[in-house]
Amino acid sequence: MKQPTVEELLASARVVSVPMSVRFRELTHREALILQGPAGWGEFSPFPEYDDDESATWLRAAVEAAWHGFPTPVRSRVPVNATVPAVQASGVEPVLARFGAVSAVKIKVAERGQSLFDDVARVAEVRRLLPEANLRIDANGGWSTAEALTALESLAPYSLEYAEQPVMDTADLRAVRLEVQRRGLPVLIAADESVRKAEDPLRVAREDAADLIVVKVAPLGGVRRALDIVAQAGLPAVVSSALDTSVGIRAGVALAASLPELPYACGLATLSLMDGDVSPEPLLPDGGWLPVRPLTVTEELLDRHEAPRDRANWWLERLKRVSGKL
Ligand SMILES: O=C(O)CCC(=O)C1=CC=C[C@@H](O)[C@@H]1C(=O)O
Ligand SMILES: [Mg+2]
Repeated sequence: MKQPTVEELLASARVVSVPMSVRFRELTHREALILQGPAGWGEFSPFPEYDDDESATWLRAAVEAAWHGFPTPVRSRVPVNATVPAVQASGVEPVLARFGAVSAVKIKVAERGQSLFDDVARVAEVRRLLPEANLRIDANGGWSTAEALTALESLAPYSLEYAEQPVMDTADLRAVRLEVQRRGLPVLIAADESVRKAEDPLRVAREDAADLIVVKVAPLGGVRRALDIVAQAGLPAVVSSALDTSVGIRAGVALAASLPELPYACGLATLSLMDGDVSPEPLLPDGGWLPVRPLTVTEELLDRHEAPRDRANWWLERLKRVSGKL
């Protein structure tokens, strides 16, 4: 596919800083560079600490969205989960209220500075509020193998659908999965960082390290590349966001809408954790679903959320450097 030149990328680039309503990943604002090309809008928003090599896949995804467009969808809406950051148990209800009705909830656990007691209390509170929902946890690799097994034993009474990246290392993930099976714990193991941050996103599947994979468009380099990884992995996939504006969420919806099978609700409702967007019709969940529809972005909203000058310059320099790696 033909790639835009750096001049073409810079021509439409706008940098925004959107306030978070609930702190997530230590972030109070989410910065993103928004681009417009012949096929629509694209988002380039690797987290600030990512290096240029890791950021290149994010730019490929933005170029796909804005210059090439998305594959033909096979469904017209996608189910989504609520996402509960590592808040105190008392803070769970107001967070859930932001998402409206949902059939699944993903709960962050293993946050630095917190204990298993905090995690159990948070999961118990979600279960108390939503007795029927499918619950998943995401440790972002924050546990050791032993800690993960202790935690999964302690959380078993709350009926978890799956545990996302309980440990960081892929070999450890496999060990946790095997031990969970040996102990008969009723929880599946999902890989996220082991897919999106790995040199080889298929290693997890080849080594039987997970029961399912989490796929995110930007870190994997676009909808088509993510579809290809899912097909080659041969494992069920959960589509999730990278905490994007509606532009990035639209790409996640495109992926979820094009997968031949979509057995799990997607982690694409994260705009509910933000206080603003670049679209006047943000892709927010309605009754636990997101529609597959075109997206409008307005100058007015790009202006309203315009990033401070120094941050905008930082992003434009990053875009120039990373475009050399496409
Ligand atoms: O999957 C979800 O419910 C929401 C998205 C989400 O959790 C994440 C988005 C962006 C960065 C990550 O720290 C995080 C994740 O680990 O899955
Ligand atoms: Mg994750």
